[in-house]
Amino acid sequence: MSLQVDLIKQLSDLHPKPEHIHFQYGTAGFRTLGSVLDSVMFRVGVLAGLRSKRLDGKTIGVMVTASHNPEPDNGVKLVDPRGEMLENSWEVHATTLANAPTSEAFIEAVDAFVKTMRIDLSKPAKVVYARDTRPSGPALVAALEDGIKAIGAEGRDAGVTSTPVLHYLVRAINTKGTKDAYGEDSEEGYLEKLSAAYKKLVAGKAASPPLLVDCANGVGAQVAYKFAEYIGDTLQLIPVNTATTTPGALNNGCGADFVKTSQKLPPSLASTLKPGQRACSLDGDADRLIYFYLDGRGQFHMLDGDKIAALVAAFIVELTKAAGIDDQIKVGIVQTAYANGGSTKYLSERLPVKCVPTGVKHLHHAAEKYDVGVYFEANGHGTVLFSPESLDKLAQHQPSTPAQSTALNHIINLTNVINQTVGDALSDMLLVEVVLAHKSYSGEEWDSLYVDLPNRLVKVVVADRNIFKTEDAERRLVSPPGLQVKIDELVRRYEGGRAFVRPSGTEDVVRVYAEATLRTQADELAYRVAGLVYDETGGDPARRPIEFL
Ligand SMILES: CC(=O)N[C@H]1[C@@H](OP(=O)(O)O)O[C@H](CO)[C@@H](O)[C@@H]1O
Ligand SMILES: [Mg+2]
Repeated sequence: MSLQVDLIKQLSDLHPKPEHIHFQYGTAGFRTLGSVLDSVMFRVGVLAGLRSKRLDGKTIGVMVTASHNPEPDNGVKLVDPRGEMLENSWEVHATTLANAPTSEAFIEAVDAFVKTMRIDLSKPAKVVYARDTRPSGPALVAALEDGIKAIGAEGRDAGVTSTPVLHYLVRAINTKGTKDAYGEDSEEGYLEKLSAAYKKLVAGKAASPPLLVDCANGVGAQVAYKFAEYIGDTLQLIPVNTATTTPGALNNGCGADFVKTSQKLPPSLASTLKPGQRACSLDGDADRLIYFYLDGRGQFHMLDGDKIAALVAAFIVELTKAAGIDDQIKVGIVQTAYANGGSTKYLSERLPVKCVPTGVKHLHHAAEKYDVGVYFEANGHGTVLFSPESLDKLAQHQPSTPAQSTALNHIINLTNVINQTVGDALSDMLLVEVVLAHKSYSGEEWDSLYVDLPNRLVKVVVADRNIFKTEDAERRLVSPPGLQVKIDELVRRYEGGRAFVRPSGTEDVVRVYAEATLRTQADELAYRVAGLVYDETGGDPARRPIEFL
Protein backbone atom coordinates (compact mmCIF):
# COMPACT_ATOMS: atom_id res chain seq x y z
CA MET A 1 0.00 0.00 0.00
CA SER A 2 1.26 3.48 -0.76
CA LEU A 3 0.50 6.93 0.53
CA GLN A 4 -2.75 8.55 -0.56
CA VAL A 5 -0.81 11.37 -2.12
CA ASP A 6 -3.78 13.25 -3.56
CA LEU A 7 -5.65 13.23 -0.28
CA ILE A 8 -2.58 14.30 1.69
CA LYS A 9 -1.86 17.06 -0.81
CA GLN A 10 -5.42 18.34 -0.79
CA LEU A 11 -5.59 18.43 3.02
CA SER A 12 -2.03 19.66 3.50
CA ASP A 13 -2.75 22.63 1.23
CA LEU A 14 -5.36 23.71 3.77
CA HIS A 15 -2.59 23.95 6.38
CA PRO A 16 0.38 25.70 4.77
CA LYS A 17 3.57 26.09 6.77
CA PRO A 18 4.25 29.72 7.66
CA GLU A 19 7.46 30.95 6.04
CA HIS A 20 10.44 31.92 8.21
CA ILE A 21 9.38 29.90 11.23
CA HIS A 22 11.48 26.97 12.34
CA PHE A 23 9.60 24.54 14.54
CA GLN A 24 11.32 22.26 17.00
CA TYR A 25 10.05 19.24 18.90
CA GLY A 26 11.62 19.94 22.29
CA THR A 27 11.24 18.86 25.91
CA ALA A 28 7.55 19.71 25.82
CA GLY A 29 6.77 18.78 22.20
CA PHE A 30 6.11 21.65 19.80
CA ARG A 31 5.30 24.79 21.74
CA THR A 32 4.90 28.37 20.57
CA LEU A 33 2.16 30.90 19.81
CA GLY A 34 -1.08 29.07 19.08
CA SER A 35 -1.65 31.29 16.05
CA VAL A 36 1.26 29.78 14.08
CA LEU A 37 0.72 26.10 14.89
CA ASP A 38 -1.88 25.11 12.30
CA SER A 39 0.51 23.34 9.90
CA VAL A 40 2.33 21.67 12.77
CA MET A 41 -0.94 20.19 14.02
CA PHE A 42 -1.80 18.76 10.63
CA ARG A 43 1.61 17.18 10.32
CA VAL A 44 1.57 15.82 13.85
CA GLY A 45 -1.71 14.10 12.92
CA VAL A 46 0.07 12.41 10.03
CA LEU A 47 3.06 11.52 12.19
CA ALA A 48 0.88 10.06 14.96
CA GLY A 49 -0.81 7.84 12.35
CA LEU A 50 2.58 6.71 11.07
CA ARG A 51 3.80 5.95 14.57
CA SER A 52 0.69 3.89 15.21
CA LYS A 53 1.20 1.93 11.97
CA ARG A 54 4.85 1.40 12.91
CA LEU A 55 3.71 -0.06 16.23
CA ASP A 56 1.21 -2.47 14.70
CA GLY A 57 -1.83 -0.30 15.18
CA LYS A 58 -1.30 0.47 18.86
CA THR A 59 -3.08 3.68 19.85
CA ILE A 60 -0.93 6.81 19.96
CA GLY A 61 -1.94 9.86 21.98
CA VAL A 62 -1.79 13.52 21.01
CA MET A 63 -2.20 16.26 23.61
CA VAL A 64 -2.83 19.84 22.54
CA THR A 65 -1.66 22.11 25.35
CA ALA A 66 0.92 24.67 26.36
CA SER A 67 0.70 23.74 30.03
CA HIS A 68 1.74 26.61 32.32
CA ASN A 69 2.58 28.99 29.47
CA PRO A 70 0.52 32.11 28.77
CA GLU A 71 -2.87 31.74 27.16
CA PRO A 72 -1.88 32.77 23.59
CA ASP A 73 0.66 29.92 23.49
CA ASN A 74 -0.26 26.43 22.51
CA GLY A 75 1.56 23.22 21.80
CA VAL A 76 1.33 19.56 20.98
CA LYS A 77 3.01 16.40 22.18
CA LEU A 78 2.75 12.77 21.24
CA VAL A 79 2.17 10.00 23.72
CA ASP A 80 3.50 6.48 23.18
CA PRO A 81 1.42 3.32 23.72
CA ARG A 82 2.20 2.77 27.40
CA GLY A 83 1.26 6.36 28.15
CA GLU A 84 4.83 7.60 28.18
CA MET A 85 6.43 10.43 26.20
CA LEU A 86 7.26 9.91 22.53
CA GLU A 87 10.40 7.82 21.95
CA ASN A 88 13.42 10.10 21.73
CA SER A 89 14.55 9.11 18.27
CA TRP A 90 11.24 10.22 16.75
CA GLU A 91 11.61 13.79 18.01
CA VAL A 92 13.94 14.68 15.14
CA HIS A 93 11.54 13.12 12.63
CA ALA A 94 8.77 15.26 14.06
CA THR A 95 10.98 18.32 13.64
CA THR A 96 11.89 17.40 10.04
CA LEU A 97 8.28 16.84 8.99
CA ALA A 98 7.12 20.06 10.66
CA ASN A 99 9.65 22.13 8.74
CA ALA A 100 9.08 20.90 5.17
CA PRO A 101 8.37 24.21 3.39
CA THR A 102 5.55 23.07 1.05
CA SER A 103 2.95 20.31 0.75
CA GLU A 104 5.09 18.67 -1.93
CA ALA A 105 8.18 18.76 0.26
CA PHE A 106 6.12 17.41 3.15
CA ILE A 107 4.83 14.47 1.10
CA GLU A 108 8.35 13.73 -0.08
CA ALA A 109 9.61 13.81 3.50
CA VAL A 110 6.80 11.49 4.62
CA ASP A 111 7.54 9.12 1.76
CA ALA A 112 11.25 8.99 2.59
CA PHE A 113 10.44 8.51 6.25
CA VAL A 114 8.06 5.62 5.54
CA LYS A 115 10.80 3.92 3.54
CA THR A 116 13.64 4.39 6.04
CA MET A 117 11.49 3.38 8.99
CA ARG A 118 10.00 0.49 6.97
CA ILE A 119 6.48 1.50 7.94
CA ASP A 120 3.86 -0.88 6.60
CA LEU A 121 1.12 1.46 5.41
CA SER A 122 -1.43 -1.33 5.23
CA LYS A 123 -1.37 -1.61 9.03
CA PRO A 124 -4.23 0.01 10.94
CA ALA A 125 -3.60 3.24 12.85
CA LYS A 126 -5.37 4.72 15.86
CA VAL A 127 -4.91 8.09 17.49
CA VAL A 128 -6.62 9.45 20.62
CA TYR A 129 -6.39 13.17 21.22
CA ALA A 130 -7.42 15.83 23.70
CA ARG A 131 -6.91 19.52 24.33
CA ASP A 132 -6.81 21.92 27.24
CA THR A 133 -9.08 24.97 27.59
CA ARG A 134 -7.07 27.42 25.44
CA PRO A 135 -9.16 29.41 22.95
CA SER A 136 -6.85 28.37 20.09
CA GLY A 137 -7.54 24.69 20.86
CA PRO A 138 -10.61 23.89 18.71
CA ALA A 139 -9.09 25.15 15.43
CA LEU A 140 -5.82 23.36 16.15
CA VAL A 141 -7.66 20.13 16.87
CA ALA A 142 -9.48 20.50 13.54
CA ALA A 143 -6.09 20.71 11.78
CA LEU A 144 -4.91 17.66 13.70
CA GLU A 145 -8.01 15.77 12.60
CA ASP A 146 -7.22 16.59 8.96
CA GLY A 147 -3.77 15.05 9.45
CA ILE A 148 -5.22 11.93 11.04
CA LYS A 149 -7.62 11.63 8.10
CA ALA A 150 -4.87 12.22 5.52
CA ILE A 151 -2.86 9.23 6.72
CA GLY A 152 -5.96 7.05 7.00
CA ALA A 153 -5.85 6.67 10.76
CA GLU A 154 -8.84 6.26 13.04
CA GLY A 155 -9.20 9.19 15.43
CA ARG A 156 -10.84 9.29 18.83
CA ASP A 157 -11.60 12.68 20.30
CA ALA A 158 -11.20 12.68 24.09
CA GLY A 159 -12.41 16.29 24.17
CA VAL A 160 -11.26 18.85 26.70
CA THR A 161 -9.32 17.14 29.46
CA SER A 162 -6.04 17.19 31.34
CA THR A 163 -2.71 15.92 30.02
CA PRO A 164 -2.55 13.10 32.60
CA VAL A 165 -6.04 11.90 31.69
CA LEU A 166 -4.94 11.63 28.06
CA HIS A 167 -1.85 9.63 29.08
CA TYR A 168 -4.06 7.39 31.19
CA LEU A 169 -6.44 6.85 28.25
CA VAL A 170 -3.61 5.82 25.92
CA ARG A 171 -2.39 3.19 28.37
CA ALA A 172 -5.93 2.02 29.18
CA ILE A 173 -6.82 1.61 25.50
CA ASN A 174 -3.65 -0.31 24.70
CA THR A 175 -3.89 -2.67 27.67
CA LYS A 176 -7.63 -3.32 27.44
CA GLY A 177 -8.47 -7.01 27.90
CA THR A 178 -4.88 -7.96 28.83
CA LYS A 179 -3.47 -8.98 32.20
CA ASP A 180 -1.97 -5.49 32.50
CA ALA A 181 -5.34 -3.75 31.93
CA TYR A 182 -4.82 -0.25 33.32
CA GLY A 183 -8.44 0.71 33.82
CA GLU A 184 -11.52 1.58 31.85
CA ASP A 185 -10.65 3.75 28.86
CA SER A 186 -12.67 6.83 29.71
CA GLU A 187 -12.34 9.89 31.91
CA GLU A 188 -14.95 8.32 34.19
CA GLY A 189 -12.81 5.16 34.34
CA TYR A 190 -9.88 7.29 35.45
CA LEU A 191 -11.88 9.16 38.08
CA GLU A 192 -13.40 5.94 39.35
CA LYS A 193 -10.08 4.07 39.57
CA LEU A 194 -8.21 6.79 41.43
CA SER A 195 -10.99 7.79 43.78
CA ALA A 196 -11.87 4.19 44.68
CA ALA A 197 -8.23 3.54 45.63
CA TYR A 198 -8.11 6.82 47.56
CA LYS A 199 -11.23 5.96 49.55
CA LYS A 200 -9.83 2.56 50.53
CA LEU A 201 -6.58 4.16 51.64
CA VAL A 202 -8.21 6.68 53.95
CA ALA A 203 -11.02 4.46 55.24
CA GLY A 204 -11.20 4.79 59.02
CA LYS A 205 -8.91 7.84 59.12
CA ALA A 206 -10.12 11.13 60.57
CA ALA A 207 -11.47 13.38 57.79
CA SER A 208 -8.86 15.87 56.60
CA PRO A 209 -9.62 19.59 56.73
CA PRO A 210 -10.95 21.04 53.44
CA LEU A 211 -8.34 21.58 50.73
CA LEU A 212 -8.26 24.62 48.46
CA VAL A 213 -7.27 23.62 44.92
CA ASP A 214 -5.99 26.47 42.73
CA CYS A 215 -6.80 25.25 39.21
CA ALA A 216 -4.85 27.98 37.34
CA ASN A 217 -8.13 28.79 35.53
CA GLY A 218 -7.37 25.79 33.37
CA VAL A 219 -8.62 22.35 32.48
CA GLY A 220 -7.71 21.05 35.94
CA ALA A 221 -10.80 22.87 37.24
CA GLN A 222 -13.05 20.55 35.30
CA VAL A 223 -11.28 17.43 36.53
CA ALA A 224 -11.04 18.75 40.11
CA TYR A 225 -14.80 19.35 40.26
CA LYS A 226 -15.40 15.80 39.10
CA PHE A 227 -12.97 14.41 41.69
CA ALA A 228 -14.75 16.44 44.37
CA GLU A 229 -17.92 14.52 43.48
CA TYR A 230 -16.27 11.11 43.21
CA ILE A 231 -14.48 11.27 46.54
CA GLY A 232 -17.39 12.88 48.37
CA ASP A 233 -17.05 13.49 52.11
CA THR A 234 -13.71 11.73 52.57
CA LEU A 235 -11.99 14.95 51.57
CA GLN A 236 -13.64 18.25 50.83
CA LEU A 237 -12.00 19.75 47.75
CA ILE A 238 -12.63 23.43 47.12
CA PRO A 239 -11.62 24.29 43.54
CA VAL A 240 -10.64 27.97 43.11
CA ASN A 241 -9.35 29.86 40.06
CA THR A 242 -11.76 27.94 37.88
CA ALA A 243 -12.57 30.67 35.33
CA THR A 244 -11.74 28.56 32.29
CA THR A 245 -13.64 30.78 29.86
CA THR A 246 -12.48 34.20 31.08
CA PRO A 247 -10.10 35.59 28.45
CA GLY A 248 -6.54 35.96 29.73
CA ALA A 249 -7.17 34.24 33.06
CA LEU A 250 -5.29 31.00 32.35
CA ASN A 251 -2.08 30.71 34.43
CA ASN A 252 -2.32 34.41 35.13
CA GLY A 253 -1.22 35.23 38.68
CA CYS A 254 -2.09 31.71 39.77
CA GLY A 255 -1.23 28.07 39.20
CA ALA A 256 1.74 25.88 40.10
CA ASP A 257 4.27 27.70 37.95
CA PHE A 258 3.32 31.10 39.38
CA VAL A 259 3.63 29.81 42.94
CA LYS A 260 6.91 27.99 42.34
CA THR A 261 8.64 30.79 40.43
CA SER A 262 7.41 33.75 42.45
CA GLN A 263 7.44 31.80 45.74
CA LYS A 264 4.21 33.60 46.59
CA LEU A 265 0.58 32.93 47.36
CA PRO A 266 -1.67 33.52 44.33
CA PRO A 267 -3.21 36.95 45.14
CA SER A 268 -6.69 35.56 44.48
CA LEU A 269 -6.30 33.27 47.50
CA ALA A 270 -5.17 35.97 49.90
CA SER A 271 -8.60 36.47 51.41
CA THR A 272 -9.66 32.79 51.43
CA LEU A 273 -6.64 30.88 52.76
CA LYS A 274 -6.58 30.84 56.54
CA PRO A 275 -3.46 30.40 58.69
CA GLY A 276 -2.76 26.68 59.14
CA GLN A 277 -4.96 25.68 56.20
CA ARG A 278 -3.21 23.90 53.33
CA ALA A 279 -3.83 24.49 49.65
CA CYS A 280 -2.36 23.37 46.37
CA SER A 281 -1.92 24.73 42.86
CA LEU A 282 -2.16 22.85 39.57
CA ASP A 283 -0.72 24.14 36.30
CA GLY A 284 -2.69 24.81 33.10
CA ASP A 285 -2.87 21.18 32.00
CA ALA A 286 -2.94 19.69 35.51
CA ASP A 287 0.29 17.72 35.47
CA ARG A 288 2.17 19.81 38.05
CA LEU A 289 1.34 20.23 41.71
CA ILE A 290 2.67 22.60 44.38
CA TYR A 291 1.33 22.72 47.96
CA PHE A 292 1.52 25.66 50.34
CA TYR A 293 0.17 26.96 53.62
CA LEU A 294 0.25 30.05 55.79
CA ASP A 295 1.74 29.62 59.25
CA GLY A 296 0.29 31.10 62.45
CA ARG A 297 1.89 34.46 61.62
CA GLY A 298 0.40 34.45 58.13
CA GLN A 299 3.78 33.69 56.56
CA PHE A 300 3.68 31.79 53.23
CA HIS A 301 5.41 28.39 52.98
CA MET A 302 5.74 26.34 49.83
CA LEU A 303 5.84 22.56 49.60
CA ASP A 304 7.24 21.79 46.16
CA GLY A 305 8.02 18.65 44.16
CA ASP A 306 11.03 17.88 46.34
CA LYS A 307 8.91 17.99 49.48
CA ILE A 308 6.30 15.78 47.82
CA ALA A 309 9.01 13.26 46.87
CA ALA A 310 10.37 13.20 50.44
CA LEU A 311 6.91 12.73 51.95
CA VAL A 312 5.83 10.01 49.56
CA ALA A 313 9.10 8.05 49.45
CA ALA A 314 9.30 7.84 53.25
CA PHE A 315 5.72 6.61 53.39
CA ILE A 316 6.29 3.87 50.81
CA VAL A 317 9.45 2.71 52.56
CA GLU A 318 7.52 2.56 55.84
CA LEU A 319 4.77 0.49 54.24
CA THR A 320 7.19 -1.97 52.62
CA LYS A 321 8.75 -2.52 56.06
CA ALA A 322 5.36 -2.93 57.71
CA ALA A 323 4.35 -5.41 55.00
CA GLY A 324 7.58 -7.38 55.47
CA ILE A 325 8.58 -6.93 51.83
CA ASP A 326 11.32 -4.31 52.23
CA ASP A 327 14.04 -6.85 51.51
CA GLN A 328 12.54 -7.41 48.05
CA ILE A 329 11.24 -3.98 47.08
CA LYS A 330 13.64 -1.03 47.29
CA VAL A 331 12.66 2.58 46.81
CA GLY A 332 14.84 5.05 44.88
CA ILE A 333 14.55 8.74 44.07
CA VAL A 334 15.21 10.67 40.86
CA GLN A 335 15.79 14.43 40.87
CA THR A 336 17.24 17.10 38.63
CA ALA A 337 19.78 19.81 39.39
CA TYR A 338 16.85 22.08 40.32
CA ALA A 339 16.10 19.94 43.38
CA ASN A 340 16.72 21.96 46.49
CA GLY A 341 20.05 21.12 48.13
CA GLY A 342 18.18 20.63 51.40
CA SER A 343 16.10 17.87 49.84
CA THR A 344 19.04 16.16 48.18
CA LYS A 345 20.92 16.04 51.49
CA TYR A 346 17.89 14.75 53.39
CA LEU A 347 16.99 12.12 50.82
CA SER A 348 20.46 10.84 50.03
CA GLU A 349 21.08 10.16 53.72
CA ARG A 350 18.16 7.74 53.54
CA LEU A 351 17.73 6.39 50.02
CA PRO A 352 19.51 6.06 46.66
CA VAL A 353 19.16 9.35 44.79
CA LYS A 354 19.98 9.90 41.12
CA CYS A 355 20.31 13.25 39.38
CA VAL A 356 19.35 13.43 35.68
CA PRO A 357 18.97 16.22 33.09
CA THR A 358 15.81 18.36 33.13
CA GLY A 359 12.72 17.01 31.38
CA VAL A 360 10.30 14.41 32.57
CA LYS A 361 11.35 11.75 30.11
CA HIS A 362 14.81 11.62 31.71
CA LEU A 363 13.35 11.28 35.17
CA HIS A 364 10.81 8.72 34.06
CA HIS A 365 13.41 6.49 32.43
CA ALA A 366 15.75 6.67 35.42
CA ALA A 367 12.86 5.89 37.79
CA GLU A 368 12.03 2.77 35.78
CA LYS A 369 15.36 1.30 36.90
CA TYR A 370 14.27 1.13 40.56
CA ASP A 371 11.81 -1.35 42.08
CA VAL A 372 9.84 1.70 43.14
CA GLY A 373 11.07 4.91 41.55
CA VAL A 374 9.88 8.20 43.01
CA TYR A 375 10.58 11.07 40.65
CA PHE A 376 9.65 14.71 40.95
CA GLU A 377 10.94 17.86 39.40
CA ALA A 378 11.15 20.67 41.94
CA ASN A 379 8.39 22.41 39.96
CA GLY A 380 5.93 19.72 41.04
CA HIS A 381 5.90 17.42 38.02
CA GLY A 382 6.35 13.81 38.96
CA THR A 383 4.97 10.45 39.92
CA VAL A 384 5.91 7.07 41.35
CA LEU A 385 6.65 4.03 39.20
CA PHE A 386 6.32 0.45 40.40
CA SER A 387 8.30 -1.94 38.22
CA PRO A 388 6.39 -4.90 36.73
CA GLU A 389 8.49 -7.21 38.93
CA SER A 390 7.52 -5.24 42.03
CA LEU A 391 3.86 -5.44 41.09
CA ASP A 392 4.19 -9.21 40.75
CA LYS A 393 5.93 -9.45 44.11
CA LEU A 394 3.19 -7.42 45.74
CA ALA A 395 0.55 -9.64 44.18
CA GLN A 396 2.28 -12.82 45.37
CA HIS A 397 3.47 -11.75 48.80
CA GLN A 398 2.01 -13.79 51.66
CA PRO A 399 1.70 -11.55 54.72
CA SER A 400 2.27 -13.36 58.00
CA THR A 401 0.32 -11.03 60.30
CA PRO A 402 -2.83 -8.91 59.97
CA ALA A 403 -0.65 -5.78 60.26
CA GLN A 404 1.45 -6.97 57.32
CA SER A 405 -1.68 -7.67 55.36
CA THR A 406 -3.03 -4.16 55.98
CA ALA A 407 0.26 -2.57 54.91
CA LEU A 408 0.39 -4.73 51.80
CA ASN A 409 -3.13 -3.68 50.83
CA HIS A 410 -2.16 -0.06 51.32
CA ILE A 411 0.75 -0.42 48.90
CA ILE A 412 -1.45 -2.14 46.34
CA ASN A 413 -4.01 0.65 46.65
CA LEU A 414 -1.24 3.20 46.24
CA THR A 415 -0.33 1.64 42.89
CA ASN A 416 -3.89 2.45 41.83
CA VAL A 417 -4.20 5.98 43.20
CA ILE A 418 -0.94 6.91 41.47
CA ASN A 419 -1.08 7.67 37.74
CA GLN A 420 2.03 5.79 36.72
CA THR A 421 1.99 6.97 33.13
CA VAL A 422 3.07 10.55 33.84
CA GLY A 423 3.07 13.32 36.45
CA ASP A 424 -0.53 14.00 37.41
CA ALA A 425 -1.39 16.90 39.71
CA LEU A 426 -4.70 15.51 40.95
CA SER A 427 -3.46 11.96 41.39
CA ASP A 428 -0.40 13.34 43.24
CA MET A 429 -2.72 15.48 45.34
CA LEU A 430 -4.71 12.41 46.43
CA LEU A 431 -1.43 10.62 47.15
CA VAL A 432 -0.21 13.48 49.34
CA GLU A 433 -3.56 13.60 51.13
CA VAL A 434 -3.32 9.86 51.84
CA VAL A 435 0.09 10.28 53.45
CA LEU A 436 -0.99 13.35 55.45
CA ALA A 437 -4.05 11.45 56.68
CA HIS A 438 -2.00 8.40 57.67
CA LYS A 439 0.68 10.42 59.43
CA SER A 440 -1.80 12.96 60.87
CA TYR A 441 0.52 15.65 59.47
CA SER A 442 -0.45 19.26 59.00
CA GLY A 443 1.27 21.22 56.24
CA GLU A 444 3.66 22.57 58.84
CA GLU A 445 4.66 19.11 60.08
CA TRP A 446 5.22 17.90 56.54
CA ASP A 447 7.30 21.00 55.84
CA SER A 448 9.55 20.29 58.82
CA LEU A 449 10.95 17.07 57.27
CA TYR A 450 13.88 19.22 56.12
CA VAL A 451 14.61 22.90 55.61
CA ASP A 452 14.75 24.27 52.07
CA LEU A 453 17.80 26.32 51.19
CA PRO A 454 16.83 29.78 49.94
CA ASN A 455 17.10 29.78 46.15
CA ARG A 456 16.51 31.92 43.10
CA LEU A 457 15.85 31.08 39.46
CA VAL A 458 16.66 33.78 36.90
CA LYS A 459 16.17 33.92 33.12
CA VAL A 460 18.87 35.46 30.97
CA VAL A 461 18.09 36.47 27.40
CA VAL A 462 21.18 35.76 25.30
CA ALA A 463 21.99 36.09 21.61
CA ASP A 464 22.31 32.34 21.05
CA ARG A 465 21.44 29.85 23.74
CA ASN A 466 22.73 26.99 21.57
CA ILE A 467 26.32 27.85 22.51
CA PHE A 468 25.57 26.69 26.06
CA LYS A 469 26.53 23.03 26.53
CA THR A 470 26.46 21.16 29.81
CA GLU A 471 27.70 17.97 31.49
CA ASP A 472 27.17 16.16 34.79
CA ALA A 473 23.36 16.16 34.51
CA GLU A 474 23.45 19.84 33.48
CA ARG A 475 25.22 20.92 36.63
CA ARG A 476 28.32 22.19 34.83
CA LEU A 477 28.95 24.15 31.64
CA VAL A 478 31.47 22.90 29.11
CA SER A 479 30.71 25.72 26.69
CA PRO A 480 31.17 28.68 26.35
CA PRO A 481 34.73 27.83 27.32
CA GLY A 482 35.98 29.35 30.57
CA LEU A 483 32.58 30.38 31.89
CA GLN A 484 32.22 27.51 34.36
CA VAL A 485 35.52 28.45 36.06
CA LYS A 486 34.20 31.95 36.63
CA ILE A 487 30.92 30.60 38.01
CA ASP A 488 32.86 28.33 40.39
CA GLU A 489 34.82 31.32 41.58
CA LEU A 490 31.62 33.20 42.43
CA VAL A 491 29.99 30.20 44.10
CA ARG A 492 32.97 29.75 46.42
CA ARG A 493 32.31 33.13 48.00
CA TYR A 494 28.88 32.13 49.33
CA GLU A 495 28.16 29.91 52.31
CA GLY A 496 26.22 26.85 51.19
CA GLY A 497 26.48 28.27 47.69
CA ARG A 498 25.49 26.28 44.61
CA ALA A 499 24.72 27.61 41.15
CA PHE A 500 24.40 26.26 37.65
CA VAL A 501 23.55 27.55 34.21
CA ARG A 502 21.78 25.69 31.40
CA PRO A 503 19.93 26.58 28.22
CA SER A 504 16.15 26.19 28.53
CA GLY A 505 14.60 23.49 26.36
CA THR A 506 11.26 25.28 26.19
CA GLU A 507 12.05 29.01 26.01
CA ASP A 508 14.64 31.05 24.19
CA VAL A 509 16.57 31.84 27.39
CA VAL A 510 19.36 30.55 29.57
CA ARG A 511 18.36 29.67 33.13
CA VAL A 512 20.48 30.48 36.16
CA TYR A 513 19.75 28.71 39.44
CA ALA A 514 21.44 29.55 42.69
CA GLU A 515 21.01 28.67 46.34
CA ALA A 516 22.82 29.61 49.53
CA THR A 517 22.31 29.42 53.27
CA LEU A 518 20.85 32.93 53.46
CA ARG A 519 18.08 34.42 51.32
CA THR A 520 20.03 37.58 50.48
CA GLN A 521 23.06 35.52 49.53
CA ALA A 522 21.07 33.19 47.27
CA ASP A 523 19.62 36.20 45.44
CA GLU A 524 22.98 37.91 45.18
CA LEU A 525 24.67 34.79 43.83
CA ALA A 526 21.90 34.26 41.25
CA TYR A 527 22.05 37.85 39.99
CA ARG A 528 25.84 37.82 39.92
CA VAL A 529 25.92 34.66 37.84
CA ALA A 530 23.17 36.06 35.60
CA GLY A 531 25.20 39.24 35.09
CA LEU A 532 28.29 37.20 34.32
CA VAL A 533 26.48 35.07 31.75
CA TYR A 534 24.95 38.16 30.15
CA ASP A 535 28.23 40.06 29.89
CA GLU A 536 30.32 37.09 28.79
CA THR A 537 28.00 36.11 25.95
CA GLY A 538 27.64 39.49 24.31
CA GLY A 539 24.60 40.93 26.08
CA ASP A 540 23.84 44.51 25.06
CA PRO A 541 24.96 46.78 27.99
CA ALA A 542 22.08 49.15 27.22
CA ARG A 543 19.51 46.41 27.81
CA ARG A 544 21.15 44.77 30.82
CA PRO A 545 18.42 44.02 33.39
CA ILE A 546 18.92 46.27 36.45
CA GLU A 547 18.74 43.44 38.95
CA PHE A 548 21.78 41.73 37.42
CA LEU A 549 24.92 42.29 39.49
C1 LIG B 1 13.45 25.00 35.64
C2 LIG B 1 12.22 24.35 35.12
O1 LIG B 1 11.22 24.30 35.84
N1 LIG B 1 12.27 23.86 33.88
C3 LIG B 1 11.11 23.23 33.25
C4 LIG B 1 10.98 23.66 31.81
O2 LIG B 1 12.13 23.24 31.11
P1 LIG B 1 13.28 24.20 30.59
O3 LIG B 1 14.12 23.29 29.73
O4 LIG B 1 13.98 24.67 31.81
O5 LIG B 1 12.62 25.33 29.87
O6 LIG B 1 9.85 23.04 31.23
C5 LIG B 1 9.94 21.61 31.17
C6 LIG B 1 8.72 21.09 30.47
O7 LIG B 1 7.55 21.40 31.16
C7 LIG B 1 10.11 21.05 32.58
O8 LIG B 1 10.30 19.67 32.49
C8 LIG B 1 11.28 21.72 33.28
O9 LIG B 1 11.38 21.31 34.61
MG1 LIG C 1 1.98 21.04 32.63
